[in-house]
Amino acid sequence: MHSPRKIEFESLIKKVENHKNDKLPLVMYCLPGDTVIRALFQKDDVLHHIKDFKERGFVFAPFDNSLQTIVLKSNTSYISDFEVSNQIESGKKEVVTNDEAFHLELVKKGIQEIRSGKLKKVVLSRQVQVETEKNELSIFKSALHKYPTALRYLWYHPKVGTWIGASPEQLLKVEGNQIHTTSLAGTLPVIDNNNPEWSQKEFIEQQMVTDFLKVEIAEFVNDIKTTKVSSVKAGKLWHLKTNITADLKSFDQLKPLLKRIHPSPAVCGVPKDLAKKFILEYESYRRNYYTGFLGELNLTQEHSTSLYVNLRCMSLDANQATIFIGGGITEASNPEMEWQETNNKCQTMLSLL
Ligand SMILES: C=C(O[C@H]1C=CC=C(C(=O)O)[C@@H]1O)C(=O)O
Repeated sequence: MHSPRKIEFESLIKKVENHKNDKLPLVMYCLPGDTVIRALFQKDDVLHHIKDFKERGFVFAPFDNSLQTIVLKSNTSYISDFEVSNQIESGKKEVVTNDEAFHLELVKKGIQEIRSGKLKKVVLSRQVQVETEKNELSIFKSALHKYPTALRYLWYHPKVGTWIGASPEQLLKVEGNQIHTTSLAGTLPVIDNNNPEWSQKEFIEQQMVTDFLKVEIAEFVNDIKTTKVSSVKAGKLWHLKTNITADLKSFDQLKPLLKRIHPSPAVCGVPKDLAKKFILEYESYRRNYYTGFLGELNLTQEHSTSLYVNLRCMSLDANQATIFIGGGITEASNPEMEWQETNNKCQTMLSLL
C-alpha cells in the first residue's frame, strides 16, 4: 500500500482543480469528526466497476443494487490538515418547486400500499434543482466547516459527473474482524436547545432498520451487539440511531453481505424488494447515486473498509445543483408532514450554495 503524501490545504485544492480541469476522476473527503482531508486521484478516465469487493479504492455505489458499482483507483493520494472555522449561520433558504402535489400523491400511494399490507415501510424521495454561482470547491469547503460530524465528500468522474455530500449515516465499517453498522432513521428539526420529542412513528420507523440489519448480517457474523436507541444531531436535524457491532466470520463475504444490507430500510423499505420496486415505479426521477453508498475499500489496509450511505447530497452540473431528499413512510405518516420533512432536509445542502 502506498502512503498518501502530506501537503498544504491550498496546494491540495489547486491539485484538485487541475486534475478536474484535465477531466480525470478524483475524490476528496473528510471522515466524521476528522480534520484531515484525504484525496485520491485516478490517472486515467476509465470507469472501473467492482467485481468482488476485493478491489482497493474508493467505492461509489448506486441505490439500485442491480446496477454497477464504481471504484475509483488511487493512483496518487494526498492528505492535508484543515482547521474547522465556525461558519456564520446562514438563514433558512427558500426554494420554489412545483412538485408538492406530486409528492403528496406519492406519499399517499405509499401509505395505501402499507395499509393494504403489501409494504411495512417505504422511503420516498424527490429532487430539487437550484441555480448556483458557487463553484464546487467552495461548496465542498462550506460542507467541511458546517457539518463536522458527517462524511463530507466531493466526487468526480468525467463519465458520471460531480457529487457533493455530507452523510450522517455509516453503512458498514470493517476493522480487523469487527464490523460496525448503524441504523439511522426518524427525523425532527432541531429547535433551539430543546431535546427532540419523538413519537411512536419515528421509533417504529427506526426499529425496522435495526431489525432488518440484525437479520441480514446474522449469517455472516457472530456475537451481534446493539446499543440503546439515542438521538443524534445531523446539522439542523435530529435522528434516532442505534449502533450495531459484530464479529465477521470471513472477509470473503463482503460482497454478499453488502448485497443483503443495501439498500436498507433507512433508504428503501420493508420488505426490501417490494419497496424498491415501488420506488422505481412511482418516484418521478432516477435516484442514481443518492441513497447508494460510498467510501474507502481496502484502502488504508487490507480488509479495512468504511462505507457511508449517500444521503444529504447533490449532483452538480455547471451552475445547476440537484439536491436529493427523502423520508420514511409508515402507516402513521402524514403526507403534509412528510413534505415538510423533505424541505427541512433540503436545507442541509441548500445552506452550502
Ligand atoms: C432518506 C433520507 O434520510 C433517511 C435517513 C435518516 C432519516 C430518515 C427519515 O427520517 O425518514 C431517512 O430514513 C434523506 O435524508 O434523504
